[in-house]
Amino acid sequence: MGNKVAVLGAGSWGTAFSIVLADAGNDVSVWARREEIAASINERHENVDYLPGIELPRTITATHDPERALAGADVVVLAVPSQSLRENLPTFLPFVDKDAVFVSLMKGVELGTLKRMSEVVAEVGDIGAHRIAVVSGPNLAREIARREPAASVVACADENVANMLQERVHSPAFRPYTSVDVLGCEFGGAYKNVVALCVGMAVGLGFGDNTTASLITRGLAETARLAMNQGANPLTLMGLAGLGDLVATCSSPLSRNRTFGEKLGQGLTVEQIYASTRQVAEGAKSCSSLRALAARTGVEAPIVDAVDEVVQGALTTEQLMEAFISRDTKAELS
Ligand SMILES: NC(=O)c1ccc[n+]([C@@H]2O[C@H](COP(=O)([O-])OP(=O)(O)OC[C@H]3O[C@@H](n4cnc5c(N)ncnc54)[C@H](O)[C@@H]3O)[C@@H](O)[C@H]2O)c1
Ligand SMILES: O=P(O)(O)OC[C@H](O)CO
Repeated sequence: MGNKVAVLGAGSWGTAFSIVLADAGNDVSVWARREEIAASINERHENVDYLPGIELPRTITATHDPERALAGADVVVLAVPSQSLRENLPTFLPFVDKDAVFVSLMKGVELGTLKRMSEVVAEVGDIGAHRIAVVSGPNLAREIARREPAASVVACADENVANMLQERVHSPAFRPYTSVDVLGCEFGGAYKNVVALCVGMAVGLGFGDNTTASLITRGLAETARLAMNQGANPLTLMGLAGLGDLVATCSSPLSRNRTFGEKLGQGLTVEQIYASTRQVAEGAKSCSSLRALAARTGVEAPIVDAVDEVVQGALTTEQLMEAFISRDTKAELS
């Protein structure tokens, strides 16, 4: 095995992360669902649909053929939308080396099963935790693609694998920290998308920084409550994959989740927003799965509940804000 990494998914983050991997010295083979995206990467060294205007390193090649993408790769990076992972894995798995390590970039929780992405990989592929890692942190794709400095977390239950991956993804502009708390990183990544939807709604309604800071802070409390209930290290939620990503996503106009929420706050319907973009806003689906998980485990999750109600059309964004501010008072650290 050499230094080949297969990146499965040629969207914004799959492509931007490929730049990190190439800058870190890896040969990168990207699997694109659409042939024209693979052609654009190979011929123009640009992903014209998802990262227009960004020149890609020549060590990134792309293919529509999963077998070619995966041949000889010892690291397999998964970057498809969370809700499509289960249907995609059987296409990839026959071509994955038996010792290859999977790295999930995805930030969502599966509808119905309520499983995290690493759990879906483990279940569908019958793969041990020592071969499944996640990368998660404040990493907006376009900023990473422009090589703006950023940090992130590489988490794997096996610390040696996390260390190996840290070296493989460490580039001049991308600083990875290791962790063994896969669960905490995954909850941080999935939950912040829902909080960003909520913050976006507040922005769309015309509210300012006091409102958004209040939602971000209570969103972090809510994230930590559910993640700790599931077994996360609370300090993970205070780190890059928790607070760091929450702040980046809730603050940035580049965030698809925040933008989705903002459009809802401005009065657009969910259907209109879906029709206006090809890119995924994971929180619009994961709000339902996180809500169901919180209900199943008896964890109070008012932000996730209310965002899901808005996405389902059962609550307006004005009613969401009213519900947030008029809840029964309580101690902050309860
Ligand atoms: N964009 C970011 O800044 C960023 C950063 C960190 C993590 N992530 C996470 O990475 C994951 C991928 O996000 P992205 O930003 O690349 O999304 P994207 O919407 O930009 O691209 C998604 C890619 O998946 C493909 N796709 C869509 N439906 C598919 C299906 N059913 N089966 C297979 N492929 C399908 C699309 O063609 C596209 O190539 C998400 O979970 C997201 O939360 C994104
Ligand atoms: O554009 P979003 O909202 O999917 O967020 C992108 C990243 O997850 C930020 O770290």
